[in-house]
Amino acid sequence: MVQKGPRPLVLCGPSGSGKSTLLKRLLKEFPDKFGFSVSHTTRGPRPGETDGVHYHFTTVEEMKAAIDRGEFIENAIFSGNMYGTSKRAVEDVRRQEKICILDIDIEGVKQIKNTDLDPLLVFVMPPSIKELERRLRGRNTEDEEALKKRLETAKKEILYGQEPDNFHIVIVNARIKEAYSKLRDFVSQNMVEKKSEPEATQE
Ligand SMILES: Nc1ncnc2c1ncn2[C@@H]1O[C@H](COP(=O)(O)OP(=O)(O)OP(=O)(O)O)[C@@H](O)[C@H]1O
Repeated sequence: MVQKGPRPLVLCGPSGSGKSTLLKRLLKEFPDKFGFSVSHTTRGPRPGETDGVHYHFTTVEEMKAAIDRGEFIENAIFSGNMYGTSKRAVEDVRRQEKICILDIDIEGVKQIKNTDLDPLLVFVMPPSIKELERRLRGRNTEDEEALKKRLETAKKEILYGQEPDNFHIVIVNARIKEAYSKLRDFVSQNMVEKKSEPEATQE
């Protein structure tokens, strides 16, 4: 399958690095231009999260069966829960002729690199592990054990994120305003239409 339309935008980075905050800003500023690919997860909803909007909440059995049927582009286990992007979720956004934003982890990034989606890959990282911990504690969505797990994972993710060629851009989210402005500039400079066939240019 050769994809037509704009390249999807992947936001990857440690839990608490600010991916959701950044993508919410993009969606708010350009509601007609971007659409969010709604992932599946087997974790329970956090307060304020709606099924079908923030995630498709599902069970391990259902998700495994759908993966076996080939319905997922990528999937990964994070902090003991399954997460994944279905082909349908990306298709739904493309049908609206919007740029699809995917919020996925490093395992997902590795898998998506093997598809023909040709996404723009953005790594979002915190200014320090200490600040990441402060933000995660401030968000108050994880218990102590989950928080520790996320911080340990974050250290490995940051190493991968900083390796050359793994991402097109690394954005350090120190101040949200500056991080957002970097993302916005990067997207506007790189969002070129991907055609199904190269067009012959004639002088
Ligand atoms: N630049 C910033 N300065 C201070 N706080 C921030 C900044 N960016 C995000 N935050 C806060 O840090 C917390 C984590 O951010 P957010 O939920 O966007 O992270 P995330 O990467 O989407 O995490 P997860 O992968 O767990 O969903 C939130 O409470 C958010 O308001």
